[in-house]
Amino acid sequence: MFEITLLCPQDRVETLSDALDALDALSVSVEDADAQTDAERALFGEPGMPPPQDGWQRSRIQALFAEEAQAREAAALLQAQDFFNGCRILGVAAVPDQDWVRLTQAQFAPVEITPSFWIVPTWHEPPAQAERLIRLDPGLAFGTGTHPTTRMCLRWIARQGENASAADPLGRTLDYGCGSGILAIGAAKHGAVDIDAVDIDDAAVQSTVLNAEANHVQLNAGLPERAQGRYQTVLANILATPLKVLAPLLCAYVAPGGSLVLAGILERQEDELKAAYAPYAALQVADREDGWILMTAQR
Ligand SMILES: C[S@@+](CC[C@H](N)C(=O)[O-])C[C@H]1O[C@@H](n2cnc3c(N)ncnc32)[C@H](O)[C@@H]1O
Repeated sequence: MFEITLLCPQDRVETLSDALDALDALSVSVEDADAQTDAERALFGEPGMPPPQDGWQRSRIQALFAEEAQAREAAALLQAQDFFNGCRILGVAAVPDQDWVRLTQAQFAPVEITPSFWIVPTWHEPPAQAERLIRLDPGLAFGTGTHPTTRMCLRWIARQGENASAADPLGRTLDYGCGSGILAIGAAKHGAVDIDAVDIDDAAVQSTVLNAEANHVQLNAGLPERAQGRYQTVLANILATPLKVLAPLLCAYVAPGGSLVLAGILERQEDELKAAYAPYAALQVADREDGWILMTAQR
């Protein structure tokens, strides 16, 4: 394989990507040319909010071709176009053959939640001390255990589940915004019963069904309407803005004496979350990691 790498301003990304596509590029990828420098700017807004800007100031485009001649011809053709003004070819180079599957897998090692509770990809042997584990491979849905918000929820689940004094520590459980289903599966592994796992994204629901099967766990996955009645445990790892909107709904799902567990909240958002939930529940910070907080409330 041969790769063209080029640099272009924000307003040329789409035109160049389309042109590379038309020139039979096998793939075209776009990255922030200023990533990891002081000029790097975030592109993602919270759900429901516009992104802070439409694109990066300068993008690095990489296009893959099967043959060197094709790549060089494409580079020459692009340079002859008017729209290429202000853009620059950085190089045409051979891409060394690699075992891409192995390379991708190597990025996902087992994740320790507690010394006895682990998330383990299927291509890894479980660690000897893992008494409870979730088998999970990275897929389309969020939730592999590598993000602090997921880990904090799982730690909270493990603390309840490992609490020997309670017979049924988690009880009926709702995972609202289930992604891969990791929290619902983790709850099942710690004694939760009659578990509902819901998400607005169909792909997440499908992923939850498959991951639950792979972990021999029984749960009901579906769209948010699937959640019904009251739950002893309500888990929601979404983001601050939707969590604020969902405050009355999520609190209404919590049974008297039950627990509400919220994640996806940055440290600086603590007060706004407390204020949004104040009419229904008194949120407290229960854990922190890498600038994120876990907030919980008893009803
Ligand atoms: C950050 S992921 C969390 C996934 C998983 N629960 C975890 O802890 O790793 C958030 C999930 O919430 C879903 N989501 C976002 N807004 C939602 C809403 N209003 N109702 C239900 N699900 C929502 C997203 O589709 C996504 O799968």
